[in-house]
Amino acid sequence: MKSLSIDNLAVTVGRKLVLEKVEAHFWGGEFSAILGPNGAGKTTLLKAVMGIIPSDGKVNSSGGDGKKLAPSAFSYLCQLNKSSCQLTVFEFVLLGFVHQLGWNVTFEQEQKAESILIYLGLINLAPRQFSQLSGGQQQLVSLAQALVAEPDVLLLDEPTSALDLRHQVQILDLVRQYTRARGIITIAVLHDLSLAARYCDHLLLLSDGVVQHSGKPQDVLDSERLSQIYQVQVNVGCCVHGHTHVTPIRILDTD
Ligand SMILES: Nc1ncnc2c1ncn2[C@@H]1O[C@H](COP(=O)(O)OP(=O)(O)OP(=O)(O)O)[C@@H](O)[C@H]1O
Repeated sequence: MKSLSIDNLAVTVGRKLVLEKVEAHFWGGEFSAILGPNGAGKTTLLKAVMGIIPSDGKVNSSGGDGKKLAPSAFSYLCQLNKSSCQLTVFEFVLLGFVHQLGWNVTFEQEQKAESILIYLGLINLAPRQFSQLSGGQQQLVSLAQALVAEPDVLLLDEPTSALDLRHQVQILDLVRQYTRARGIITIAVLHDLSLAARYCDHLLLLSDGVVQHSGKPQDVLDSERLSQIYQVQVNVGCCVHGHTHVTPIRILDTD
């Protein structure tokens, strides 16, 4: 089974310690979420795992055959920034092969780009200019780019932040199915605690650069813990379908 382990990870930006003593383990076939308030260090953690910012400590990965995963096995969808990139949607998705692209795009790469656009229900957008898409459409196409090279580790930073309710459900469903079917490791930063509980197998709750708790959604999403971390009184309940949901009640006085 594929695995990813983070041991005693720390990140310092300038003179600020942004992440400290992070320990976490992720397994193939599991969809995990990183949760926490703004500025907690969630994006920094994804970037450290991706190796695009320096960190202390260890990030070890295994492809299940005992071999360490190559950098090309990792795919990272960054937070949405509306882009004016002058490419068609199809060309933008092909950029997901950045580790493999030569002077000529292969027929197989084109077929994979077409397949992933069909899988995500985006094939009608293929000839459009990426810059002319709405924010939500750009986010969906960026997910296609992250998936096209069939990563073993998929890191998604707020992948549903610009999506309407239907697309949030569609994408989280697809990502969970894809993760399980291919046995890959998927880690997403999410702000919606109820959606994280609904779709994820494992949650990691960060606050002030420190892991406060990790485990199954029903264990991590404790009302007292969430109230303390977010400074919001919350009610954690279970709906008739058996899913944990978190309802905010009121902001707590910080005095
Ligand atoms: N390049 C940088 N220079 C200075 N400080 C930085 C830099 N990058 C991140 N930080 C700081 O590190 C902390 C964690 O930032 P990070 O982006 O990881 O938070 P986050 O949990 O992803 O927040 P959000 O939910 O708002 O996206 C913040 O205090 C932020 O200001």
